[in-house]
Amino acid sequence: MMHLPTIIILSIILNTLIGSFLLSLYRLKKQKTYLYWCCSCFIFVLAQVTASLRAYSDLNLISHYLADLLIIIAPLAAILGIHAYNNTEKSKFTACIGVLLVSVIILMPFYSTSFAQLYTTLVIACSFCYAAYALNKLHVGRVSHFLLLQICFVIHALLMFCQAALLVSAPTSVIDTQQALAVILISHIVISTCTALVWPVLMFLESEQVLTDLANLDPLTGLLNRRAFLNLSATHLEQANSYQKELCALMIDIDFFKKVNDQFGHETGDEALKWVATKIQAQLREHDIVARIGGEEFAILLPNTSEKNAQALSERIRLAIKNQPFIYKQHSISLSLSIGVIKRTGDSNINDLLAKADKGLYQAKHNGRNQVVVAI
Ligand SMILES: Nc1nc2c(ncn2[C@@H]2O[C@H](COP(=O)(O)OP(=O)(O)OP(=O)(O)O)[C@@H](O)[C@H]2O)c(=O)[nH]1
Repeated sequence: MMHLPTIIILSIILNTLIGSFLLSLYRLKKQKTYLYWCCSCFIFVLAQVTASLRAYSDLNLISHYLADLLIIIAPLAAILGIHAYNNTEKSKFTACIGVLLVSVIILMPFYSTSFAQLYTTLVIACSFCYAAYALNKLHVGRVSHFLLLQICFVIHALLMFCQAALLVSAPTSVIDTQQALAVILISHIVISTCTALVWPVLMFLESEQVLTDLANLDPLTGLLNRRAFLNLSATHLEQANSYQKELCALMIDIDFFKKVNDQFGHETGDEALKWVATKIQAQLREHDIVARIGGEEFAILLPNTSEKNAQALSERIRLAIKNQPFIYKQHSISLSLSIGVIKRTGDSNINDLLAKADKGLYQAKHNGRNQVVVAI
């Protein structure tokens, strides 16, 4: 079996390192979450040190009472850190102080008994359940990133519930129970350390994702922006050129969009753009690439698609907009699209292909709008 004192020393060293790392991240990023999690790590270290004193001293007030309180504060600080991510930690502060005060009072008369151990275990278990729930409520860009952290919290809570069940069901003098409790204690220390480590990694992934989104996505519609569209399309076009595969491009422009802005205001215009984007997206397959490449202009790249199918798709998109008015703030606004279609020929590059699709679009406008023109 693992040697408990070694595990405790390792955990103290690791949590001190992680806490210091989180502190430097806080200094760098000024994100309060890092500060709360840093406090959580240092408090956990302090709890381990004070609890370890049990082996050397009879000062139960410190080695039991203070240690139990510290071990309760550590997950509470982590919970505040989760809420600090979207600046809602102040509303939870009173609840955390409440839990702490109740614990101060409840543990006071019992701090060196097994009841104190049971109480502390249950409070930690509930705190970790709440932390997993709070992560679920956190509105972050990539929820999947936080699944790993939620799993850590849930495993931790389950471990603590197992420990509570053991404490209730068996007398502590039974050797097997003592060993099981030691295993749980070790797992608790290991998983606390892992959880502390996972947060900064996830935060890093999250901010990387935000930067990537900022660089590649149109903030209004959430579609790709021009830059990302050109990069992605160039790769697809190269492949289509190499393997002589069918590929088409579409240029789409909303007709008389200036009138929408002039008549109903810019906010309505923005909502109309989002609505059109959703309608276009609904007609596409998963591997089609769509972007908002200008004010009221969209582009689509259709890999493995014949000219006939691209024309049929363009008609479906046109009709999806024409046949249903855009409704916003009691206004019913009729919109229409002009669309230019072009198929890949020879070794065309993406700019040439889009320029040709643009000619089709120009022709569609010239012919009276609300139509699809296949360019040559
Ligand atoms: N609300 C809103 N309007 C935008 C945005 N980007 C561009 N526009 C508007 O889109 C309009 C485009 O107008 P024009 O280029 O004259 O074209 P149009 O009125 O659509 O006419 P045709 O294209 O010739 O059919 C302008 O009024 C721009 O201000 C945006 O992000 N939000």
